[in-house]
Amino acid sequence: MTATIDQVSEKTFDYIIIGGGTSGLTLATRLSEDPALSILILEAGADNLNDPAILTPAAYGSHFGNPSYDWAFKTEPQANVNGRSVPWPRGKGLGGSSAINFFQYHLANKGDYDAIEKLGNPGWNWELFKKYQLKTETFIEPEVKDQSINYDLAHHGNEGPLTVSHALTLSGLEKPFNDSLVKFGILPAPEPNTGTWLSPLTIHPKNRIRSYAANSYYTLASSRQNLTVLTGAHVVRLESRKDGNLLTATGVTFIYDKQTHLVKVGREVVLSSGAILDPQILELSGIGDKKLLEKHNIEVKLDLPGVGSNIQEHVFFTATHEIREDKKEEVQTFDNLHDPVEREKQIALFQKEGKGLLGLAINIMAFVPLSQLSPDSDTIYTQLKKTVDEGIASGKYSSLQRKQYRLQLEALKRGSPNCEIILVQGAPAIPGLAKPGKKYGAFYLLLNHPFSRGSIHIKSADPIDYPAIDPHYFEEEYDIHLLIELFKFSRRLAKTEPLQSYLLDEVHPGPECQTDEQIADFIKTYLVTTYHTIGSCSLLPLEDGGVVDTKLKVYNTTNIRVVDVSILPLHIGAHLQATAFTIGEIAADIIKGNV
Ligand SMILES: Cc1cc2nc3c(=O)[nH]c(=O)nc-3n(C[C@H](O)[C@H](O)[C@H](O)COP(=O)(O)OP(=O)(O)OC[C@H]3O[C@@H](n4cnc5c(N)ncnc54)[C@H](O)[C@@H]3O)c2cc1C
Repeated sequence: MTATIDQVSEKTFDYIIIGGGTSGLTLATRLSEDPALSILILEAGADNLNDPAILTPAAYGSHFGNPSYDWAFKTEPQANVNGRSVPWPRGKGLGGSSAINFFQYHLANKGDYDAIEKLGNPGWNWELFKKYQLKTETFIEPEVKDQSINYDLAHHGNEGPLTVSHALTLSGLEKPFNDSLVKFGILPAPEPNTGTWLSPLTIHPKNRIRSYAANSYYTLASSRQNLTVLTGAHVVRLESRKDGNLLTATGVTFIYDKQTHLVKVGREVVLSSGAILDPQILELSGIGDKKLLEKHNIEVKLDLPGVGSNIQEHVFFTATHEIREDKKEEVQTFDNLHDPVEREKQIALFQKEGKGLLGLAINIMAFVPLSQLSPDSDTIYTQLKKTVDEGIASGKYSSLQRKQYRLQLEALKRGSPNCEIILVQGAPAIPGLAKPGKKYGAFYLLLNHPFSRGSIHIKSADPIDYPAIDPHYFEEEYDIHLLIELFKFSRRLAKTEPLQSYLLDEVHPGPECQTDEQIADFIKTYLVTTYHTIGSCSLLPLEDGGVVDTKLKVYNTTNIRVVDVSILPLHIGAHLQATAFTIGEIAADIIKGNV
C-alpha cells in the first residue's frame, strides 16, 4: 500500500530515498529489514503495480513518450549528429527504468569494474560488484538446453529477489550468428561477458512476466510497517543547514498534487533519482558549480563543480537485412507483432502455453575488442593515442580525462571488449522500412566506451523544467570512427556462412552507402541512445571532479548520499540494470556499516 500525503507531509523519517527506481527500491528493501528504522521513498511517478503494460514481455519501446511510464527527455541539439535532439526515454514510476527496460541482465567484464578502483576508489572493483550482484537474483536454469545458451552457475545467485533466466523462445538466428562469429575468431563466451553470448533476462520463465524492482524487491518489503512509499511526489530540493564546512540535510521539499510540502529527515537523505535528475535536485539544493548556481540565483550551499559533469552515454545505430524467403518459416522475428490482431493472439498464446513470439527477446549479443573486428585496429589505436597525447600536451583535457583515457587506452591495448553487436530478430521502427509479410534481422551496433564527455545541468530554477542534457556526441572523433568500423564488420559478418544463408542484402542503409563519409552520415542521421547514462555524480576523488566518496556520501556533507548509476565514473561494457541493482545492494551494506 502506498501512503497518503498526510502520512508524510511535515513528518520525520530516518531515511528519505528520492526515487523509487531500480537502485532506490533495492536500497529501501534492504534498509527496511531493520524494523527499528523508518524509511520513506518519494517517487515522482505512479505505482503502476500489476500493470500488464509493464509486466508483458516483448513490449520493447511501447512505453516511450507515454507520461505514465516515461520521462521522455531529449538532448540539446547535437552539433555532431546533424543538429538532432536525440530522445532519451527513462522510466518513471515505481521500479524506474527497470519497469520499461529491455530485460537483459548481466555485469560487464572484470576490467571495467577494476577501472573504477584505479581511478582512486579503493575497494570498488570486480570482487565487490560480483559479490553483491549474486545477492540480487535467483537464476532459473532454462528448460530449452540449446547449445547457443551458455551460462555458468557460479556467476548466478539463487536467493535474490529478482528472477533471472533465459528467453523462452529461440529465434533460429542464434546459432548462425555464433557460428559466423567463430570464423572471425570470436568464440562463445564463458561468463562474464566476453565473446558471443545469449544474455540472461529479467523475465520470470514460469509466471512469464517481467521481474523488476517493484514486483521483486518492493514486494518483499511492501507490508513492512517501517517502509512508507509516496508516489506522485516530485522532489524539488533538499533543505539543509551548514555547520562549519559541512552541510547537513534537514528535510526534503516536494510537490504533491500541485502543492509544495516538506518532510523532515532524522538520519540521511539518499538521491536515487537516476543519472539525469540527480544533478538537477542537487543544483536546486545549492550543491553544484558555484558559477552555474549564481547564474540561476540559487544560494550556493556547496561549491561542487563535478555535479552534472563527466556524462557518458552508450549509443547505437542499426543495419537491417531482410531474411531470405527460404528461411522465413525457420526463423521467428518480432515483425509480426506490429499487427495488432496478431499481437493479441501471441499474448494469449504466451500466457496460456508460454509459447510464441512473446517468448523471444533481444538477447543475441557479442562483446568484442576492436582488434577482432577491424583490420585497421592498429592504425586506429595509433591515431587515437596520438590525439590523446596531443590533447594532454595542449592542456585540452582535465586531470580526470587524462586518467580515464590512460585506462581506456590500456583496455584497448590488452584487447578488452569495447564493441557490442546485437542481432535483433526484426526490423527497427523506422517508418516505411518493414514491408508486410517480410521478416528482418538487424544488427544493433553499439559504442560502449566513448571518449566524448558531456554534461547535464539545470536550465532554470524551475524544478519542472527539464535539465539541459548535452552528451557532446562524437566530440572525440574516435567515437564515430569505431562505429564506422563496426558497421563495416557487420557487412562482412552478414556475408559469412552460415549467417549468409539467412540474410538477404542489407535493406537499410543499403548498397549505395559505401564511403566512410556516407556511413558517417547514416550514423549521424539514425544514432539513438542505449539509455545508459552515467557519471553525473561520479565516485571519484574530490580533486578529480568527484561528487561522492567511497561511502557514496556527497563530499562535505554529513548525511547526503547518491545511490544509482550516476556514481559510475567510467563507462562499462554492459547494459546497466544489473549494475544498478548491485549498487543498491552495496549501498545498503555501506549504510549498515558492513562495507
Ligand atoms: C528504455 C530502456 C531500456 C533499457 N534496457 C536495458 C536492458 O535491457 N538491460 C539493462 O541492463 N539495462 C537496460 N536499461 C538501463 C537500466 O534499466 C537503467 O540504467 C537502470 O535501471 C537505472 O537505474 P537507476 O536506479 O539509476 O534509475 P531509475 O531506475 O531510472 O530510477 C530513478 C527513479 O527516480 C524517480 N525520480 C526522478 N526524479 C525524481 C524526483 N525529482 N522526485 C521523485 N522521484 C524522482 C524516477 O521516476 C525513477 O523512478 C534500459 C533503460 C531504458 C530507459
